[in-house]
Amino acid sequence: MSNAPPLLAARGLRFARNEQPVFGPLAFSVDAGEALLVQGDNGSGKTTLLRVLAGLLRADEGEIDIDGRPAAVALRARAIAYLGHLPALKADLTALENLRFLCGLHGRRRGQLPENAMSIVGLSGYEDTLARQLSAGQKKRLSLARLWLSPAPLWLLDEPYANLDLEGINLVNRMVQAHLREGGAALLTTHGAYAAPPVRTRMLELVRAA
Ligand SMILES: Nc1ncnc2c1ncn2[C@@H]1O[C@H](COP(=O)(O)OP(=O)(O)OP(=O)(O)O)[C@@H](O)[C@H]1O
Repeated sequence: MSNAPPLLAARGLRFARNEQPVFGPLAFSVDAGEALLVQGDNGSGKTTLLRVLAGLLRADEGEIDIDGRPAAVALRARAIAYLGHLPALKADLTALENLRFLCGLHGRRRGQLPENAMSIVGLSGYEDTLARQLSAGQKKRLSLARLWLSPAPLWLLDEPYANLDLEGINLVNRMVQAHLREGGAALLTTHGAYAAPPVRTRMLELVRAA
């Protein structure tokens, strides 16, 4: 049995807006090789939780550890890849330029190049298309290519299936499966149907505060 600490652990994590509780206190952990499925109705705080974990919002209380260490800014920057609702792309760069730019900024997964990632997500032929000219689903695929290229072990995926066709849903699942096989972990939010990838999965149910 391994004594490795969880890749992500949260204790007593609580978040409120204008003194109105959004979630918590929550305690959960996810090990390398596991997925954590964050479920809950619209407005139950799933996006807020992921933003807190990513360091984009500050929790009111609680602790977050990454790989057994307090999640300081530099550690989060290295360890976390966040896929939000909006594709964080540079609209006036081409698809390939976007990926190259991000690899220059954050480094890249060993053995992977932007060109391979374009092909993996089914965007071969769109290398020179400006990001703003891509459809919503194509932008999502480009964000998935960016995710795939990230060297970060911990994926925070907010509604990763949104805007994707069936093949895109399978693509997300294959990516999650491969990432976990390589020792990564993934948190995924969903408010409904979930096309579960066949991986070891923990569940976290959020309930909308009264
Ligand atoms: N920028 C904001 N300012 C004020 N309140 C907000 C803001 N963003 C979210 N909220 C509120 O916080 C609560 C949790 O929202 P959140 O987006 O985290 O829920 P969610 O579970 O991700 O919902 P959905 O399934 O609809 O995406 C909701 O009551 C929402 O109205």
